[in-house]
Amino acid sequence: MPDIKSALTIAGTDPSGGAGIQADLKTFQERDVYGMSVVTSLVAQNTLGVQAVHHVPVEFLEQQLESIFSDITPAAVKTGMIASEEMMRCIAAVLSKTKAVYVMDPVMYAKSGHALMGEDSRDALKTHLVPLAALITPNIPEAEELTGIHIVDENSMKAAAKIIVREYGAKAVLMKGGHMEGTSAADWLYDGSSFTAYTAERIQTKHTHGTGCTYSAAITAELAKGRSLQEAVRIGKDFVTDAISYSLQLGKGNGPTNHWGYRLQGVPVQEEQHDEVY
Ligand SMILES: Nc1ncnc2c1ncn2[C@@H]1O[C@H](COP(=O)(O)OP(=O)(O)OP(=O)(O)O)[C@@H](O)[C@H]1O
Ligand SMILES: Cc1ncc(CO)c(N)n1
Repeated sequence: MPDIKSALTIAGTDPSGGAGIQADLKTFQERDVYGMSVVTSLVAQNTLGVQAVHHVPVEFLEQQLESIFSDITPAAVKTGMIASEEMMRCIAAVLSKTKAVYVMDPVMYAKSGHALMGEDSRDALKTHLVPLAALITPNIPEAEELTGIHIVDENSMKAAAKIIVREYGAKAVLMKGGHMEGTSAADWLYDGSSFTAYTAERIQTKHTHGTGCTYSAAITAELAKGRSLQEAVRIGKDFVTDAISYSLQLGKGNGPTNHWGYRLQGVPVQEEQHDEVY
């Protein structure tokens, strides 16, 4: 029998299958990790945007977490959409007691701009969950909201990264550059001592629904398998780049990433990628 590792996602749903829990579980499976899920909020959404949100009662969130952790110790856990401070406290109470590696995707908005986290919960995220994270993966708007820094270039990305690690207590941060201008999609990993760049050519497509979820889920899966942070991010970056290059024109809006399509037909779009250590 192969040694199969398990990973848990704690997040909101996407019935159209491109983001949230659904994207996480597909990614875990693609990365050969056994996937489990705890739902925080049911989100009626599709490629056009978010139509409605129904939050799970905190008592039921607690029961789902109890079902997992009273029985199973996942090798790694990721969190995505967590709408309220109450939910954050409940999740932090559980994660502070587990040995699982914890990756936080600090989801605040859907691609359409719809808020997925209450504005009054940002401080709670920093207080209760960020210090527990082995890695936090903000996009540019999320890093701006967390730090108050206006991010316009590599220097400001790095300044925000330092605040998140040194002041808020995350072990490492991956600043995602998908929202920056330019011909490359460059992300910066900061582990408290050095920066590593993960770059790929920017793919000209509007079908990028769920890129952030897919990326952090792939990293979580690799950490579950025991890879180092640097290796996990490198594999995650290649995975999400290939998934974007095979993204689907599904629905009327921004279609989803599609790593499965890449695996069925694909050749790597990125023959050569470089990590630079600073
Ligand atoms: N057009 C693109 N071509 C190549 N890589 C991209 C493109 N857009 C985003 N990326 C990469 O995809 C990954 C996810 O980054 P992004 O900043 O888009 O996350 P996100 O905003 O959290 O995603 P979402 O909220 O839609 O799930 C990063 O590695 C980023 O560099
Ligand atoms: C549930 C959920 N989590 C995250 C995102 C961000 O892509 C989304 N659209 N929906």
